[in-house]
Amino acid sequence: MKRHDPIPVTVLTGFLGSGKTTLLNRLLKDPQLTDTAVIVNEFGDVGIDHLLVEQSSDGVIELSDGCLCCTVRGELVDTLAELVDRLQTGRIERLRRIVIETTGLADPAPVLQAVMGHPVLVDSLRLDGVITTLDALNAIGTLDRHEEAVKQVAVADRIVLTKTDLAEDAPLDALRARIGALNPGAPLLDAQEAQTGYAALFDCGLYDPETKTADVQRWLRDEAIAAAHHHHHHHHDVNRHDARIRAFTLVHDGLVDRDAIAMFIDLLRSAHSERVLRMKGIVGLSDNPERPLVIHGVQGTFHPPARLPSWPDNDRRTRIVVITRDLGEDFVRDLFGAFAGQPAADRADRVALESNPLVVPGHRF
Ligand SMILES: Nc1nc2c(ncn2[C@@H]2O[C@H](COP(=O)(O)OP(=O)(O)OP(=O)(O)O)[C@@H](O)[C@H]2O)c(=O)[nH]1
Repeated sequence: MKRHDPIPVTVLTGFLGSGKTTLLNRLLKDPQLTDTAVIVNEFGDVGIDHLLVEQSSDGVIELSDGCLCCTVRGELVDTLAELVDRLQTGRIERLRRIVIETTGLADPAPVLQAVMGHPVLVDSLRLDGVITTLDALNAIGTLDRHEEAVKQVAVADRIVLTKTDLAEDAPLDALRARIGALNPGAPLLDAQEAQTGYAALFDCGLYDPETKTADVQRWLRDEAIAAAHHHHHHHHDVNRHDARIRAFTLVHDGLVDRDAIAMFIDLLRSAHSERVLRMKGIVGLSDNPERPLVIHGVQGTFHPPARLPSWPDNDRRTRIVVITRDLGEDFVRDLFGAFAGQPAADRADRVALESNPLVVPGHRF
């Protein structure tokens, strides 16, 4: 990788004791994860294998296998900036990837914002993906009790079920269905299976500066979301935390004006940033239809939109995956329709929406 290419960052999250460290220790044995820096929020009882032993004064440890490990003592952005600085000043020779393991209780959003939203780091880092671990034994109770656990699942690009070896009698089908309803786009993997390794969890498919391509299918997974949507039934007994989450895809056949899409994003960002947990998509623009725009945001923080050199495949539709909490799908659809130039659905609230899109007429939970 050339020095100026952004370093892919993977965020590993999951509830307390859900198996993040265990999974990471296994993953780090893969040669493809050499030259990876691992950032852990804290030292728990179980640490990264080779990391607990020593701790250098500045918190960064160089390991014999080429990995770097650091703990976050202060702000995560300072640790990230330090790593970037080391690379740029040649104090680290190679840094292919950063993995951040969040604390179990953490809301992953601030971590994602630190990666995507920092004015200086934004040129040096890119979010590759969010991996969320979920303990098959306790997940249902955890999701019932802890809203942050639901959010960790909702923002994930990959979800890994752990401890399935211990979960013989656990209602795994119910759990899988529940996860699928919260986040139908994220592949659900089993930590016990050999295939749950590097290839399945990393390089989630967004624009890769090395190959100059984007694997949009792998990244957006919009078809999985559409399929889930199709079969979606509104269960009245759905858990109150789950009921706040919505995952859907905005699809548009025509081209979109560049300013209009910028305004759409700005509006969502300014008025509803907390409610838009995740938004990612590929947009066909009228100013240069051959070069689509990639947008990628987490709770109001967006990567600088990037233009791809070309469409990755024959599907030239604009597709935007949106995951919201407490923000109705119809509202986002109507807003997008208004900016993309789609005729709004003929609903009673249409006039209100068009006259003032900041009003939230379709705000249904
Ligand atoms: N049987 C079994 N045990 C597991 C599995 N994954 C993790 N464990 C055990 O579960 C416990 C917690 O795992 P950790 O990897 O420390 O979990 P964590 O998410 O990093 O925990 P915190 O950092 O405290 O939030 C440890 O005792 C692990 O050995 C699994 O797939 N199967």
